[in-house]
Amino acid sequence: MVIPLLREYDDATEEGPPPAPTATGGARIDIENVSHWFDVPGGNKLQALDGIDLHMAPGEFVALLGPSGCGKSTLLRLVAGLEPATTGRLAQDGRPIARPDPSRIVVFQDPTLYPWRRVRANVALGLQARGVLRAQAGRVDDALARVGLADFADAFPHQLSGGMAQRVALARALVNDPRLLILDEPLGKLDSLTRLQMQSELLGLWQRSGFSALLVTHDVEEALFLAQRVVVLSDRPARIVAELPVDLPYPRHRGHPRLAELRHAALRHLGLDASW
Ligand SMILES: Nc1ncnc2c1ncn2[C@@H]1O[C@H](COP(=O)(O)OP(=O)(O)OP(=O)(O)O)[C@@H](O)[C@H]1O
Repeated sequence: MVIPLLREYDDATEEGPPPAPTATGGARIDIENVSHWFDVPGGNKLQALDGIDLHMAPGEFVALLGPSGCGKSTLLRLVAGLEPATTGRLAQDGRPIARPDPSRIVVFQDPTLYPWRRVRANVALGLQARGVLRAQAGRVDDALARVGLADFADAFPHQLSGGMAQRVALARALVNDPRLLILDEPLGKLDSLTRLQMQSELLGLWQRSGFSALLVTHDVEEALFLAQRVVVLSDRPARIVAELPVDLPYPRHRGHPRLAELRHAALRHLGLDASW
């Protein structure tokens, strides 16, 4: 998705390039009483979020689960600074979130790589947009190595598998050294085996890099395998209906009985029968 990069570029041209993010660990995120409405045709309003209160500790991994269309992506967009909340307050490390920032990077379901750019050039996009590529070129190869794609730096996107393309998208995020990684169903289009493998890789990246992570997923097992806390949202307008701390150390065994209990609880809060 190129929107954040373009917005960063606009910011950079107006005020000079923002300082390079530093590896200072994960961001603290405070979402306080956030409600959001959209204008829809006919002069009506559609409420997507209703009084969301969510606080993330630095370096925490939080997953959001909720019915389709309830407002999950909307919440991620507000946290990313892509649009302002109608009411309420969002802050990163105590400072209001007012616009996109390279310290908060979104990874979407679709890796949206530029087909005419080699992998290395796709990963370099964020640095290039901020005018810091020459000074920080080493970060590109470092990010590719971190996702296991050092040998594919000169490949074109059509030469990659779906999992590899999503690894490039992750590298494109990591190159900015984000303090908050915002993950909107990043593994949603992958086949189930690749998805399991990528979950472990994502976990390793989070553990090694120390960023905070806010994940939206429809996959209850994925949320429970990855996150330290799973937040369950209601139907639209999204309200928080449950917060489930996942009190198990990493790496987690997917067959752990506690995960089965938590899965049951999450499905119950989602209004689903968990008897199967
Ligand atoms: N720009 C917009 N203008 C008007 N309505 C919008 C806009 N963006 C989202 N919506 C509406 O807000 C609601 C929440 O959308 P959102 O994409 O946040 O849901 P979601 O939980 O992420 O859905 P899914 O799980 O299916 O991806 C939906 O009813 C959607 O149609």
